[in-house]
Amino acid sequence: MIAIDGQPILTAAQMRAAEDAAIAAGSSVTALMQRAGEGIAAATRRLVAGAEVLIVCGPGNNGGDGYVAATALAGLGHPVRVAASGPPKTDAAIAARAGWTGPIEALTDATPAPILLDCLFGTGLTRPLAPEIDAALARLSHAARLVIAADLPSGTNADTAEAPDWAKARPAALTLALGALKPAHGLHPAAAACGTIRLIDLGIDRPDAVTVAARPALPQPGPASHKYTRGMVAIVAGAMEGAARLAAVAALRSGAGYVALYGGSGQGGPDAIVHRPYEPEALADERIGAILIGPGLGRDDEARAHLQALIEADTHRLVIDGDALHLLDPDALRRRHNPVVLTPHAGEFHALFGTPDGSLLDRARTAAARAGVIVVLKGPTTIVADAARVRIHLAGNPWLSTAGTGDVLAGTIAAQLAHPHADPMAAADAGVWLHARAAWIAGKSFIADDLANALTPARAGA
Ligand SMILES: NC(=O)C1=CN([C@@H]2O[C@H](COP(=O)(O)OP(=O)(O)OC[C@H]3O[C@@H](n4cnc5c(N)ncnc54)[C@H](O)[C@@H]3O)[C@@H](O)[C@H]2O)[C@H](O)CC1
Ligand SMILES: [K+]
Repeated sequence: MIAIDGQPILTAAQMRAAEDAAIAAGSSVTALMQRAGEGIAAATRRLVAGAEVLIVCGPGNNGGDGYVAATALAGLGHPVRVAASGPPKTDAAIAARAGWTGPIEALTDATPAPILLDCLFGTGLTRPLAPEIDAALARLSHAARLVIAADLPSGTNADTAEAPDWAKARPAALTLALGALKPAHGLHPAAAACGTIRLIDLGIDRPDAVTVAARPALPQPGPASHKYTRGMVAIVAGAMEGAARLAAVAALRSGAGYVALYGGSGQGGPDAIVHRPYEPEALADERIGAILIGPGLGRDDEARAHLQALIEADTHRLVIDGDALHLLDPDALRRRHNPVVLTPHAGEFHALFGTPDGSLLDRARTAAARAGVIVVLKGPTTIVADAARVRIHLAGNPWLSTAGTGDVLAGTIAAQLAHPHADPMAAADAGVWLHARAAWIAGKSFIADDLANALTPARAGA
């Protein structure tokens, strides 16, 4: 059982292909199932302190994992009972079922136990749960002290992240992803139904284009560093200057060496912020590492003209956020040479790109490919994508749902992007990671100013 940071995420079809490749390379379904079931048994035993476990088994290989886990737990002398929705149907599950010598109760009238180990369905779900199965899981999960799900809470769609009623009402305490994570482990509503997620590694090779975000490697200043080598961020101010100031504080506190606000009133905020008039020549300064436009920009003609000038000048890396996203033609970005990071929330994303096919992960990658940019799709889990890669950030915190936190994120990303030679995708990822870390440091019911200030301790620990 291992932590999920940096781990690949595979759709159900990709998982089947990876499993097939492992089998072609000399493994077998039975061997993989044995490893999965024993891993589930070991994790369960470690967690439940001797309490009786009821394992509910379905007809496919998820059920097979359950029979292996039951046999392993019983072999260790752990109190365990088994209930099933019907007989096993795959060869591997039939063999696993044959290894279990104890009785098997019918799922619909099984007696509850303090621990429910859910092995009914995993990635093979083909339709929503029948009402009597959802009702049985609701009854058994409510009567249990703890629910553990094998691979996914049964009834979850691995790819779309739809979750069954029983698990939305009674989320698992622990979900043990088998072989690899699936999109549902990271996307809501399913992610909330999974509880804590750990991986049981089955030794299967997996593509890593889509992963859970890992702790970033952040640049540290050295003896030769000065403010420009740390990265200079230019921020275009507009109608609501407070938003641009929040972004400026965030940029400074998350590592930028120099932050200048262009076109504001010339006042307000920490003295470390430099105030400059808006002049296109000043924004062409080659010492600037990244320009941020959008927080508090307004949506009038002047705002539109400033955005257009920056996109067409193509002299610097850009972060485009907030109001600027409402003035943007994403297809115009394809002509640019310098990287662009867009930071839409779901509504802004929809206005820019409509609803591309697939899960949120697919949509973010499709949009990034279409515009030739990096997309940071903000939400309860935040997705960072370019045309080829997707990183999913699970560490955010619901207290981030307050005004100004998006401005703070945009400034944080701009600071990472401004660092000379920063890889743009890694910079966007690092910005999201630092922002989430700052949210945990800021505690509960913080305001955006607190969050921006918490970036200093967040950056100090990274
Ligand atoms: N990926 C791996 O390396 C390994 C995964 N393992 C486990 O296998 C399952 C996936 O197994 P599969 O047999 O494909 O599917 P399921 O067990 O999830 O269920 C398929 C089974 O259920 C029927 N079915 C589907 N939906 C419903 C429904 N709504 N109601 C009733 N019945 C339904 C379907 O017809 C099939 O009969 C994976 O999650 C892991 O747990 C192995 O351990 C090997 C390694
Ligand atoms: K399950």
